[in-house]
Amino acid sequence: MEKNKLIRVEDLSKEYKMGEVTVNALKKVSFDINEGEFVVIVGPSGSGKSTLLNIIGGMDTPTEGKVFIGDEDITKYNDKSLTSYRRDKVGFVFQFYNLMANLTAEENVELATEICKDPLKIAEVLESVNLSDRKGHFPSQMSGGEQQRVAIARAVAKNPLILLCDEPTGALDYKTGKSILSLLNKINKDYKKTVVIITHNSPISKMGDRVIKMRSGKIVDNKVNENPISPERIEW
Ligand SMILES: Nc1ncnc2c1ncn2[C@@H]1O[C@H](COP(=O)(O)OP(=O)(O)OP(=O)(O)O)[C@@H](O)[C@H]1O
Repeated sequence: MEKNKLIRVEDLSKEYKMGEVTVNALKKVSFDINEGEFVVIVGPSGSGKSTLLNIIGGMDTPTEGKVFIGDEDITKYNDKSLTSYRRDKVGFVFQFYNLMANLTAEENVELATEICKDPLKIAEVLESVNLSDRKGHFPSQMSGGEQQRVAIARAVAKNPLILLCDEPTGALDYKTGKSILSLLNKINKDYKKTVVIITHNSPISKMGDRVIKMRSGKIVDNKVNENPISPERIEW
């Protein structure tokens, strides 16, 4: 059965000009992602992963190339359309959580849902990330893993089309990192969200339905993984 393509990246290039120096962060990158896939983009530091994720998420624009989300080429969007795209279609999870320090867990999630079109019920999402009993806590009163759960709840509660995660376990210890990966797996299955994770940690790629390898701004491998392994069974 033909799967529905959700993201199509076509000949995407990004140059950063810094005085005399030009950095080619992405060099004609092309790939597709299907709806509902759990995708791991893996590559060493500086290979262009964050640049790619930021362009797919509408936070940066390419020098050349196209990014289709469904039928729409978001590289053609003006600022206003890009803002709506980021608000309604994309959930972000960052390495350092980026929570508002003066808001509780519940308020952090609430704030994100206030600006989007079709949010999910906050209480249900907090329950699904196992944080119902922590909803009144401030970020400073929670562990790194708990803060990342809030950040995931915040991204999911927006009911986005795509969940983009930039090194989501990068600031966490081994065991907590695994529990966060399991949670992202659960979100992918339970909410049927397309999840894209970028990481330099190659064993994590074993959990992906699709694994895209990057090196020096290029895709060097793009494979469907017929037998994804649950994060609990991955060692690194
Ligand atoms: N705003 C910027 N201005 C100039 N150069 C940049 C900028 N952002 C990224 N780069 C450069 O582009 C290249 C790709 O960077 P990018 O952050 O996308 O890689 P990465 O694979 O995400 O690395 P890391 O895992 O270390 O975050 C690097 O050489 C980086 O120095």
